[in-house]
Amino acid sequence: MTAGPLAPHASRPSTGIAADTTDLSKVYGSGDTRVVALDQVSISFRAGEFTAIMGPSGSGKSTLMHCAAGLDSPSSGSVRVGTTELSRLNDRQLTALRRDRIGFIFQAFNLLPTLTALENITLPLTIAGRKPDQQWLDRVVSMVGLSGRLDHRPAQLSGGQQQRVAVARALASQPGIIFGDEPTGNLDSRSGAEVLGFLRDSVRELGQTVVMVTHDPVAAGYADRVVFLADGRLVDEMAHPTPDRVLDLMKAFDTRHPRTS
Ligand SMILES: Nc1ncnc2c1ncn2[C@@H]1O[C@H](COP(=O)(O)OP(=O)(O)OP(=O)(O)O)[C@@H](O)[C@H]1O
Repeated sequence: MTAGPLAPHASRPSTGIAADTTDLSKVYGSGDTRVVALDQVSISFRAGEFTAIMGPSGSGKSTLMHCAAGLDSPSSGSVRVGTTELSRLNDRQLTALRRDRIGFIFQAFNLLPTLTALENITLPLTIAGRKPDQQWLDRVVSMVGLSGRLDHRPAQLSGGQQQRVAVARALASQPGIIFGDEPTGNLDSRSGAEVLGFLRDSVRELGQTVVMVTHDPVAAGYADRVVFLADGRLVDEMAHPTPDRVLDLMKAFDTRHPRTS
């Protein structure tokens, strides 16, 4: 039913690009309330790379992530996940693509309280009617250090452990790309560092592609690349970031683009 371009393992395209946008614009509202959230953004997320998206509040980070993940539709321009052009998909195909080829990690862990950790991790596969690849699952569960906690329900886990369940859930289906929206925003710095370490390990050791929106220079320091948005445009990018270099660049932006509100 979801054969062809939506088959799960079509998610490792030969182009080496896990997702990209071309001249992506997003306009909300009209007249006095018109807001250009994204202004002709063209960006590629390379397979096997960890990218952080940074920028001031309102610069368009979440909008870019939502459009790239097929959660929101562009006003103009195009978005591809692997080699699939999202505008060509109907709603049912888009839902299948999000389920089969994209992993999500949000600030709120979004776990189902009545399910165990293991059931939460395998839920997207269960919904898709797919059998987990047991070897992969074992690897993911041991990487995030949850082996002894699989029978626990979310309420019996710490915040950091719950987010580790969410990381394992995102990895379980071997998606072509994982999007994280402030994935450590609700965690203390130690748990946050652990979760970021797992995300980085998933890229280094498992070849996963991760794109993460963050305000935190320390979190961005775990990425291979940081891209900076201001006023809906891509304004800079840094390879091999360190927290100090990211902080310096953010300070320079504040001088160049003083906030009016
Ligand atoms: N559903 C919407 N309707 C109207 N305007 C919106 C909507 N979503 C976002 N915007 C506007 O688009 C712009 C970009 O918002 P977006 O949430 O992408 O920014 P952000 O960089 O993620 O901000 P933050 O860091 O505060 O989360 C903002 O001016 C915002 O007010």
